[in-house]
Amino acid sequence: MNLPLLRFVTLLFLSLASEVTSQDTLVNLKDLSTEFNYEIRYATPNNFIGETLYDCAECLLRPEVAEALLQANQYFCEKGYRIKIYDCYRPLDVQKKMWAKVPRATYVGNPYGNGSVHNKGAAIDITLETLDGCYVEMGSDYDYFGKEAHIDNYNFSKEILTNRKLLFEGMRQFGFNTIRTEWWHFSYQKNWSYKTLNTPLPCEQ
Ligand SMILES: C[C@@H](N)C(=O)N[C@H](C)C(=O)O
Ligand SMILES: [Zn+2]
Repeated sequence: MNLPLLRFVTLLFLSLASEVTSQDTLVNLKDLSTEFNYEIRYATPNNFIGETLYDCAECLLRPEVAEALLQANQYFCEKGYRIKIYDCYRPLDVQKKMWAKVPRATYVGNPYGNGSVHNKGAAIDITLETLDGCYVEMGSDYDYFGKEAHIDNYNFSKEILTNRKLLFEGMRQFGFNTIRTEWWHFSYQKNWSYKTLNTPLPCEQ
């Protein structure tokens, strides 16, 4: 092989290799900010499965998703609120356990179909709380799979509708989409090129 061609092939290989590596890279939100609160329910038995699904309570995300979330949190902080995190990256095997319990694509992404945007490190389940840690009512508990969780259900008090509006408008401004059936779920819009992952959460032994 002549030298320019060899150089071209090497560069092509290196750029493809770095693309594959960067596709898999997730960052830990705690390394980027101390301004969030956390209640990672799947790291406890207090969730809709009733079992601990994660070995540790960490929030991992694609770097650009974490950056957008930091900006959203800043927006909420300026209004007297902060984001409380329920879930971030979720390994595909955990998605399969969820699907086995609730095989309804309106509430759990089908791991045998497109999967969940959580499996790409590009979705989060969140709520708001006040900066001094007070509860903000959203009309249902997290992972309540029923019409009280639907975002097109307006049969709530003015206070709840105002809280939801604040959450949805803030998140949409920073590149997140809502889904109709879960007020707590937000998918980063530009996730189409991200890979579905099954790497376990990085927990110290
Ligand atoms: C299971 C629930 N917290 C959730 O995230 N549902 C969406 C639809 C998902 O699995 O992607
Ligand atoms: Zn979700």
